[in-house]
Amino acid sequence: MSQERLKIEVAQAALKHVEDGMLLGVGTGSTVNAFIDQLAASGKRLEAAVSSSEATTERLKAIGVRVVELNHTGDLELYIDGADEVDEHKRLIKGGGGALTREKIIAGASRRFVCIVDASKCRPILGEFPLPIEVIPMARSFVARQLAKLGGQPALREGFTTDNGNLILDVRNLDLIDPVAMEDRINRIPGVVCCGLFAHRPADTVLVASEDGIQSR
Ligand SMILES: O=C(CO)[C@H](O)[C@H](O)COP(=O)(O)O
Repeated sequence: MSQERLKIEVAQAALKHVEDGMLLGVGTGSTVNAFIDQLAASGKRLEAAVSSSEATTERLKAIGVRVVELNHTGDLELYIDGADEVDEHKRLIKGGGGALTREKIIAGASRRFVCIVDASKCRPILGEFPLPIEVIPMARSFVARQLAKLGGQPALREGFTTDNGNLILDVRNLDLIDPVAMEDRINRIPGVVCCGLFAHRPADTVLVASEDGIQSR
């Protein structure tokens, strides 16, 4: 089965968690795009959605979903998003699409986070995928030097600016055996807006699509 097909399968599985009238948090990326397509096809009617990126907002509006600001809602019942890597403890690397900061905020504001991935994203230990870190532009070089001291090899994501007007450093080679500790260390560097490790706030449920069907973890 193609990866595209697996994304559609896991998007359909996620729909079982979505109820009519819900206020839903929606992530960013190709798996979430498949989810938005499936949501449109399902005929389910949300009360509204809180979106993690301009790209997702555009897609949600195109299928007739009202998009509201997180500042105008309380906590959300459910957040649906993809990930770049997932470990056995439902900890994640996110930010391949550069939307990690808004994604982490919405995940934090949601009672349940259902993460949707295909099996290629599952890892025993996080870290094969370079860790995205959003940084304030004037702090770029300083943050990169601090990340090098932590053992990482940061690379600027060329030609990319986040929806918040910041930059992304993609960091290879960090030791992520203890992702909670590394998330703390990175968060303490001045100039870091957000680190793509979701270890303090892992997913509550991970739906994994493979040739064998959907596994719920
Ligand atoms: O964190 C993300 C965007 O910032 C995405 O969830 C992550 O990059 C996975 O994307 P895709 O579903 O396209 O593989």
